[in-house]
Amino acid sequence: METTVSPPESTSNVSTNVDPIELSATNNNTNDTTTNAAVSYVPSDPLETEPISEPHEPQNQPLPGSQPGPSPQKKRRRRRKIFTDMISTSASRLRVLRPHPKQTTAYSHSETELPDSPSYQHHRKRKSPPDLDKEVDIEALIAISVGFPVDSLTEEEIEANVVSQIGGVEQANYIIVRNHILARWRSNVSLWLTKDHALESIRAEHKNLVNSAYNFLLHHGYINFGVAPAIKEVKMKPVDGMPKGSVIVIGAGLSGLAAARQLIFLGFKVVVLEGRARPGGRVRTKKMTGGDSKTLAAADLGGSVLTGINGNPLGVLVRQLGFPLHKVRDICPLYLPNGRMVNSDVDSKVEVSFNELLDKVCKLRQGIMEEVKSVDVSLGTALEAFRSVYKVAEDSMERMLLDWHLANLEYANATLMSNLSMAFWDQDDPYEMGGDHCFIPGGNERLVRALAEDLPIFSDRPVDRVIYGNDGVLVHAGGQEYRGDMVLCTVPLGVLKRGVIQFVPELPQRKQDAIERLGFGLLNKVAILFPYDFWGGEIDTFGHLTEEPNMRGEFFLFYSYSSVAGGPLLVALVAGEAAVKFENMSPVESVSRVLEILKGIFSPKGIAVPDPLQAVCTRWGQDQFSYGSYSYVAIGASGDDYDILAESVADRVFFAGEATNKQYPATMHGAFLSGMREAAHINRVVKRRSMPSPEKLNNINQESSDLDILFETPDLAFGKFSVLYDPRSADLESNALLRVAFQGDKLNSDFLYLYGLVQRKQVIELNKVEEDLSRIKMLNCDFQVRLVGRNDLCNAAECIITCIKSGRLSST
Ligand SMILES: Cc1cc2nc3c(=O)[nH]c(=O)nc-3n(C[C@H](O)[C@H](O)[C@H](O)COP(=O)(O)OP(=O)(O)OC[C@H]3O[C@@H](n4cnc5c(N)ncnc54)[C@H](O)[C@@H]3O)c2cc1C
Repeated sequence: METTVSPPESTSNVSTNVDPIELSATNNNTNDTTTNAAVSYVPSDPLETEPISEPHEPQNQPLPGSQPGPSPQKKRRRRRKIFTDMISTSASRLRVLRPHPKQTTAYSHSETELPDSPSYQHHRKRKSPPDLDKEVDIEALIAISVGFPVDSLTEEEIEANVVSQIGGVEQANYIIVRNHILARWRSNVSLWLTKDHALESIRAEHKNLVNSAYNFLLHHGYINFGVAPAIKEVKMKPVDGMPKGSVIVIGAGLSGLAAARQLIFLGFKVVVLEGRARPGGRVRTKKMTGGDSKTLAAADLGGSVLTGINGNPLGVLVRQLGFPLHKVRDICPLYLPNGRMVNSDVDSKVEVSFNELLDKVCKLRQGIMEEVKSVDVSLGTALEAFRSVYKVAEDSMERMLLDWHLANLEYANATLMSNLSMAFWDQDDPYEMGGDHCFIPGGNERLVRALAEDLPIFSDRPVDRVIYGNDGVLVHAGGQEYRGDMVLCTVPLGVLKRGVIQFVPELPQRKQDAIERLGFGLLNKVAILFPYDFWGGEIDTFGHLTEEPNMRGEFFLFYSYSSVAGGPLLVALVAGEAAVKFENMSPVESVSRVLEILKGIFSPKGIAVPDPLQAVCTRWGQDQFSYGSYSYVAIGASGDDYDILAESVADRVFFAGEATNKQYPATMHGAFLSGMREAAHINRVVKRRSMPSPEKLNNINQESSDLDILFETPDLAFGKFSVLYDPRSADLESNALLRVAFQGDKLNSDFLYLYGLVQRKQVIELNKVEEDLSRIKMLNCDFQVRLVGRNDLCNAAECIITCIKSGRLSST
């Protein structure tokens, strides 16, 4: 996934770290850091455990003389949620909270700031009855920032039966109570909020609502989550009594880690199988160093910006860990190819035109979608059509600026404009997290380390097969088998698209179609450590324009990490078509192009660009545990596809990960939230499953034991396969009932049986094949037979069972 360039003192050293293979190239030419590289492979992707120096958090100051310029944070367009407009006043008139006679605990929130904003302070404030309406409003704001609708329930809440009747007074009161509990915990996320704490400020007659809201928020990971010592102490404690079941989590990215922690808290036995040698997945902080080891910097090669801090669960973790946050400043000077800064009037004019073009596309699609539901074209086509009709950006300077904005959009979506769905590319815009965009000094892997601590993670376990049925799941990874009750698959969409994991039975067609429809795109980075900061550490971003439209995404944006990385680090982004080409470009050439651009910008100002100490180039498209960077809505796809990806299969196979989160796709917080969502989902399914009628339970046991007895004397057995022929016919085309026994060596040692209906002649073919694995492939690929659990057998199979039973009965 990565490539490194690192010249120690007199020698330049270029290397490419491919995750998990690190490719490094060393150049012994003292003057030229980026040519004549000798390439060597160092197989490692170590989990960096050394402490990263805690960087100083500077005051945000604008660069003297720099222009504000466009803000290129991972935002598609400038659109802000206006929370106050969204608050229902009728709900806030209801009185559920009682005035606090005295503030008995540390929980209280500021009335003017959301508790997740970096500047939020924990205030202790006494509330008087007239303050209550205001308090209810503020708590509603906090709930909205976390993703709750203002005066209705979420689907999760409805499924969890939080109120006895949807709509009405009970629901309105519940919402106030829920918001209150949420806000109370968010005001001090380092403490475990107990139900008693929650009850303190709610009128006694609403105790049942407190129960309902508290349990919902706790089990769905909205309160008492994270890594504060007080939270960890309660959450990672082994549960008393029998575990609720066992869950195999595939992938130790943010979604897998969040889910695993929450599942353990909910009482499940968990193992995490991770293909790489480290946790974190697409969050990867590379510690970079100069040859003298004195200059160090932490470079985020994957997810880097917390896009919107209000309500962001990762912001909660940051607060719990006591890390500072660095707000990404809204200043982004843009430079022309000749190094001159773009004129601010032209800059503003093109930015306005760009946003107007997007608005025109929005209006157009509203019209089209109302008329013809299924029409979709690429966003690129639509924008270009409007651009030429309205004659926007016709001269070369304006065209370059417009291309820069398009490159920024291609960065946000990790794909070319020509791939994006005009109809749904921005379907997640309404949910965008509010608040500042921030960096975590020292890199995001600090969060990963805290989340991964104490979890049962098995590294270097690439999963290649998941077998599931009524009796559980069997997961093959790194030559070993793991048996569990359920599996949670969090691998990236790129991995699902490649079919790296074989699901037996195959995933439903509906899910396979969604996997195909949704896009999984590319964004690459070049991180360069310099001996000193020559660009001026007072800005966080600057942009670079190019004359070649096809290459508009090549190093179009530089992030300065001097304030947060611990050393003078620049990261250049490669988006759109350039990101695809970049995958096959030599790292030496890439770095030399970046240096050329930097020299073009800074040399005319009399600033010399020093030789880099080290550089790293990413190759996310070639990374076998990702095959790309993040998801996007491709032409023909829609937000619904994220929901379909999130659907579980047979209540055994569950899915999390950024590409399963319709509201917050392509983000770190989206991944985290999807893990929490699935932990709650699995808990719900198990609760439901553990409540079947005793009568039904008896029948199931009876049925499976009947079948076990029949298979004690099969008509044919080979490997793990046993067969019962239909006694009514000896024809080669007649049916037979096949049973395949799977046994895992982890978690449990019992067999998992799956069944299928095959023809006698197919049984003969299967018997000729040498190994069970090849037989399963033959079943799936050649015979298109889906193996199922006992309860999913079709009528024809049940008929055979009945016939065999009655035949055997009459012969005794
Ligand atoms: C270059 C880049 C820049 C980004 N910038 C931002 C940003 O600024 N802000 C932001 O919020 N988000 C950003 N993102 C997106 C964010 O990083 C991801 O959305 C998030 O980290 C995904 O987490 P996840 O748990 O869904 O998947 P992952 O982190 O990919 O976790 C999945 C895990 O599954 C493992 N795995 C894969 N295949 C197998 C297998 N066969 N067997 C076992 N394990 C397997 C992987 O190794 C991985 O650890 C960026 C991503 C990239 C690549």
